[in-house]
Order: sequence, then C-alpha cells, then structure tokens
Amino acid sequence: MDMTESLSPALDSVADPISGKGLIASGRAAEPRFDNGTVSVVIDVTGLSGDARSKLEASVKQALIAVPGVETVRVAMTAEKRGRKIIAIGSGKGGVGKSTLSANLAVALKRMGKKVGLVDADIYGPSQSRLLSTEGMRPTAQGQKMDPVISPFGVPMLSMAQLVRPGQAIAWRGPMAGNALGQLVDAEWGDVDLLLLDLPPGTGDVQLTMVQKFKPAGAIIVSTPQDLALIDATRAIDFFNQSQVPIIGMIENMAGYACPHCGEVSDPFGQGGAQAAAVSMQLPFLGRVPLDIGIRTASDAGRPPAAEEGDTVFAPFAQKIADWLNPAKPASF
Ligand SMILES: Nc1ncnc2c1ncn2[C@@H]1O[C@H](COP(=O)(O)OP(=O)(O)OP(=O)(O)O)[C@@H](O)[C@H]1O
Repeated sequence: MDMTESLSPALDSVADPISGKGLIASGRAAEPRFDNGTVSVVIDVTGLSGDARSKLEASVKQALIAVPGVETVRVAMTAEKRGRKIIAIGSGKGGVGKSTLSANLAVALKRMGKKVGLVDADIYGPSQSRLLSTEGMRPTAQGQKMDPVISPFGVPMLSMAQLVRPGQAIAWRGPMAGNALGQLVDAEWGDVDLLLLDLPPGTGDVQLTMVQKFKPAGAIIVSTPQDLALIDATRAIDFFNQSQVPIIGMIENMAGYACPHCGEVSDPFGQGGAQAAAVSMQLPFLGRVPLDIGIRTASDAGRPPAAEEGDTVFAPFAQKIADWLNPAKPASF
C-alpha cells in the first residue's frame, strides 16, 4: 500500500494552531515523505511562538508514529515568510493624508476578508495608534520579535510611537530609525499576508533603506491637488521607479471640498491635477478622496470611516489593490 495514503490523513488530523484546519489543508505542512520506515515532514512555523512550535512538533510526531509501518518521524521546522507582501504607501511631502488613507485602506482590506496588517513607519509623525484606536496598547515580545497589537477593527498593527514612552519626543537618527523600523516589519505577524507600510513623507535615506531592505511588492502614492504637492509626488514616483518598486497607482486626497451643510463638492485647488500628472507619467490613477470634515473628525477620533457599514469611499480602493495583487483577475482600472 502507498504509505502517503495513510500518512497524509494522519498529518492532516493535527490542527493548525492558527486556522484550526488540518496541517496540510492549511498549507502549513507539505505531503510527508516516507523512506524505509522513516517519515519526514517539513512544517512552516511562521507566526507561532516557541511554545506553540514545540507542542505542534510533539503532536505531529504522535500522529505519525501511530501509523503502522512508521519507525521514525523526522520533523523539520522552517519559519520562512509565506509570500507575505508589503505595500508601501508614500508621499512626496507631509500632511497630504497618507496616514489617514493607510489606516482606512487597511480597514477596508480587512473588511474584504484580507489578512492585512499595518506598520506605521512614519518616524516624523506616527499617528496610526490614534487612527486605529490602539493608543496605550503596548506590543509584547516573543523572544527577539514583537507581537503586533490588534486594533478594534481587526487589523494588527505596529507603530514607531509604540517604541517610545507616550509624549516622548522622537529624534531618530538614520541608522537608529532603520533598525527600529526593521523590527516593526520583521515582527510576529502570524497569518498576515499583506502588510501596508505607512512610510515617512519624502524620499530620504530612511525610505530608501526600508525599500531596499523589505522590497515592497508595490507602492501607492498619495498626493493632494496642489501643484507643490504634485511636484513632490513626482519625486516619490521617481524614487519608487529607481528603487524598482512597481507603482500600483496614485490616490488624489483632499480633492474637492465636500460642504458639510449642503454636501456640494467644490474644488478650491482645481480639479484633475493629480490625475493629469498620473496619466502623463503613465501611472494608474486610482481615484479621488474628497476633503471632507467627516473623514477628518472620524479618523482623528479613531473611528476610520472605512469601518462603517456601506463605506463607498475607501472600499473601491481596497478592491483595486486586491485586483492588482491577484493577477489572475484583471485589474479594473
Ligand atoms: N480626505 C480628507 N478630508 C479631510 N481631512 C483629511 C483628509 N485626509 C486627511 N485629512 C486630515 O488631514 C490631516 C493630515 O492627515 P495625515 O496625518 O493622514 O497626513 P500625513 O500625510 O500622514 O501627514 P504626516 O506625513 O505629517 O504624518 C489629519 O488631520 C487628517 O484627519
């Protein structure tokens, strides 16, 4: 009899500690190999604590040794990142709403069912703890690695702000910032397979180190309609091009002013600047987010509008990102 026929179900009878599915069904273990009484298994232990890894190893050994004909069980454990993709969100200058959009995009992606996490790498003004209502939550550590905090919206996150005492001024120097940021990205993200990286504004050394070290799968550029912001945005575009990070597209934020009284949208900074810039640079234009006091008050109060039932502002961007990530389905922009 083919031993795999009895070994695979035995291995799959052990539950993945995170998803609860069988180890093979969850993708955590490949089909076991059998040779002369010895069965060999490779298990991906990414995201599991040391304790959980030991327990899992013991359960696998117990399940497989019980299969008639098995004399020895060899378990190899690897902790390779299982295709986790990083999307960098950048802007040429500060204050264009990059953090607000990152938080809302993360929540919108989560609502689509994506396993998404967020790293607030904005060393100059880390604001994700406020935006995602995790102020006062401190990450714990598993050995050398940090455990992200889970926001009330189900998005795990880590922020530079969590590495310092509340209210402490942050004056990160280049290498120090690089190391700290590295720890945030290289944390115990568990089954997160999409990590949004809210980059510091601009295109300096910190951004370069991040991009070189973590090789984002794609980047999103946030810009406001003003010319100055667009010139800065062009720098951000050059930066990602030179770093060979594909640009998913540009989002124009604070585009048009939504009057809180009558709802009419006017365009104090003109219309279509970001779109025209994107088109001239052959970049996909992902769309516009209006300057809306409701977005500001809700986001700044830790209630991202993307979490609201019936959100129509951020969900379409999340869909475009998902389309871009899944080449099987053609992008709809
Ligand atoms: N579409 C919008 N409508 C209204 N207010 C907005 C919008 N987008 C962002 N804001 C507000 O603008 C301010 C700046 O936004 P945010 O902090 O997200 O910008 P940023 O680009 O991340 O800035 P920095 O780089 O300085 O961290 C915030 O108070 C935010 O609530």
